[in-house]
Amino acid sequence: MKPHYHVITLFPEMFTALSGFGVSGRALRNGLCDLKLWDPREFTQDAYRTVDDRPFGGGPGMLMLAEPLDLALTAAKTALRAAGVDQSRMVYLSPQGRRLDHALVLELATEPGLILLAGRYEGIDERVFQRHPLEEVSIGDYVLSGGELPAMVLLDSVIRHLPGALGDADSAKEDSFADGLLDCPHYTRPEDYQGLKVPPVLLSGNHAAIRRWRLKQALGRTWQRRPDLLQDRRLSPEEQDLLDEFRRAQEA
Ligand SMILES: Nc1nonc1C(=O)NCc1ccc(Cl)cc1
Repeated sequence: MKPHYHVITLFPEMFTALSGFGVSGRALRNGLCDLKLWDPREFTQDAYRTVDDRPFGGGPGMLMLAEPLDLALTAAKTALRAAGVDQSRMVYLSPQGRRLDHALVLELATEPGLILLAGRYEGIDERVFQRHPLEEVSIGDYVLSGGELPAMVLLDSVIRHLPGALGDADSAKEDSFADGLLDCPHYTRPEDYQGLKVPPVLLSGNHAAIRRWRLKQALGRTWQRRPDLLQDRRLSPEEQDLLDEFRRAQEA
């Protein structure tokens, strides 16, 4: 059952960045999932197709009107029900949301349908949240000009976990956050680039030694750059030994 992704956005053309390229483009082209964009402007009833207005109580900028968003969200829900998807998670992208992380990506990748609301301007009328069970999700603590790029970030990371999306399934498993560690260094040809060599173990053909080297590097990097990730991750005896080796080499 392929998942159906619906996005409410004033700038549907932006989503060619997701649908037109790479893993996500191929997944959509191959029908692993589908993507439908809903423009709130299509749900306006005035001659000027108004989607925004000034905030009550004053203040700078404009807000998105409730009605076009409410109608677009309802249309997306109706389309999903027609496709046999009764319960879809509804997500509003905003800096006020739950931080998107590997765990949430994995959760969302199991959903048969997602409805994403990408806002623009200074925000949306609060009553949209009273009419739809929207979960707020943030891709990080910074302010962007709209929810479209965050929506594409979320969908790109989710699509990579759909069966068949990645040619060599292992690369998803190898994804650093899959095993709770940062990624190891990577090398390809030439063996000598501007006098800079490739670690000999990677040329040795000794796959056990290569696996250990990569694991040691991933553990060492995680310890150096993201020690917080090691708080949540138990280390096997082998991993603890490799990290100790890495740290001893750092202190030498
Ligand atoms: N950081 C983030 N993580 O998710 N979203 C963001 C973000 O900055 N959105 C900008 C934004 C969101 C809603 C509206 Cl109405 C306008 C602009």
